[in-house]
Amino acid sequence: MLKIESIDQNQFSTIIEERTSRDSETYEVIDERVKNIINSIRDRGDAAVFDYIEQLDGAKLDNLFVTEEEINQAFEQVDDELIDILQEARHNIDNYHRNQSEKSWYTNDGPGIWLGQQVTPIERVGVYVPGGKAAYPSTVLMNVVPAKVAGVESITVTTPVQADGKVNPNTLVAASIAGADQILKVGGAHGIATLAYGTESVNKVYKIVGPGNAYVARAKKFVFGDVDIDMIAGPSEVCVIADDQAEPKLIAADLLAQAEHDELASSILVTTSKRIANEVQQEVETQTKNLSRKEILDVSITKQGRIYLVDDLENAFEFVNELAPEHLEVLVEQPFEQLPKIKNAGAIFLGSYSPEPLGDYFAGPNHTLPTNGTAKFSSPLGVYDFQKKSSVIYYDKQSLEQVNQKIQKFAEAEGLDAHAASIRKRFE
Ligand SMILES: NC(=O)c1ccc[n+]([C@@H]2O[C@H](COP(=O)([O-])OP(=O)(O)OC[C@H]3O[C@@H](n4cnc5c(N)ncnc54)[C@H](O)[C@@H]3O)[C@@H](O)[C@H]2O)c1
Ligand SMILES: N[C@H](CO)Cc1c[nH]c[nH+]1
Ligand SMILES: [Zn+2]
Repeated sequence: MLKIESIDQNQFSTIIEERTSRDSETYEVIDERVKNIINSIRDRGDAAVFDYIEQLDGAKLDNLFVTEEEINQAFEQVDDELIDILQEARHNIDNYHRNQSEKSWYTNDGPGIWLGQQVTPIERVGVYVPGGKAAYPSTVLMNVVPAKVAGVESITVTTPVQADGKVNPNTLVAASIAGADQILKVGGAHGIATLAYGTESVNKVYKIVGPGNAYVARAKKFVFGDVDIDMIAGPSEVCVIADDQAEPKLIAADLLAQAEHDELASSILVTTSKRIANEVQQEVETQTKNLSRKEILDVSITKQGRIYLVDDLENAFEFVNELAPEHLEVLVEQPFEQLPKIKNAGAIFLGSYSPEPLGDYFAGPNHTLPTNGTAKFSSPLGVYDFQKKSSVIYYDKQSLEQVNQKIQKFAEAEGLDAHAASIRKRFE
């Protein structure tokens, strides 16, 4: 049963603290395991990767890469209508992300001085695609397409292999449509370690992106620094703000859509209406009965699901800004007018006809988003995650001569006379 709680401003921070604090003991066992996996792949390379695949995924492989033939077979297995939909979604994602591309710029700061910033793509990127409990072709598109738009030269997708040695055909078709350069059959922490450190058969990458379970997330945390990562994406979250005009049936459907991801997913309704609260509670009960992932829904709705009743919309937005949800649906009259009130949310869905799954699959914006309150300081995955910048500096002789004494003085103040000499020697 989805619980209803009436809350006031004084309770906001305590409620949110409780919701977002992580139980560090839960990670102790996972962390030890993940560190062992990373260390043995660093020590033993391919041999260790094959061992973990056999032990954890139940497959005996002699090649870590998906072959061209396997990709062709996948295209035969996947129905044509889905292939067309994947292509259209790829197009929408590509179109949206093109607006994010950062460009190099140069300024002529006086005669003989050019300053600028050169933007270059990261050369080699790894994309983790989850594939344990379910396959996520949408996640393939969301992670590979922005990397392509950024101009990344080599994109390696890695995803768990099934016990029969194959990879889910939908994932393979999506990877091919998105333009991945190679696909590895390595899931979990072993997939992350393989990408981060490389082996005899796999080239290491410079950055790893993509969501996954706790083994994947903790492995990303441990390899960060040796490679870059995008973020640690936790369990999915949706928060709906609704006034008295919203439709309880639709609110319930949207809460259940995120709750079905896994037992840890979180679905929250913040409303000003007691009637809406009661009707949504009832609707969630009714609709759950007709859904296939009933067991997951029962756990996530009971444990993390909540309906919070607040006094007015001002309070609703204040609570939501503190919560900083991954997805925020604004189901109130005049949703556009509320937009300036939203400071912290990964993705904002306005009005009754912009449900969250529209963003998961099709509209174009990325579905890899900051979770667990991190939308307070981070952004959706985007083209900018695959680009980096170099400063560019040019002074001619005359321009340097004009500032020569100042730089020498500055360097001497730091006690760095070799720095001062580097400038001085040009004018001796
Ligand atoms: N944020 C997003 O955009 C987004 C998108 C899709 C999926 N997800 C989330 O990603 C997660 C996917 O999880 P999943 O488990 O289905 O797939 P996964 O691919 O993340 O994990 C499966 C891998 O974990 C390994 N593993 C499982 N148990 C292990 C153990 N005890 N020790 C070591 N390794 C182990 C398996 O060998 C397998 O290779 C879900 O929580 C889902 O909600 C998030
Ligand atoms: N809602 C998930 C996290 O944003 C993404 C997803 C993939 N497939 C369906 N949903
Ligand atoms: Zn989803």
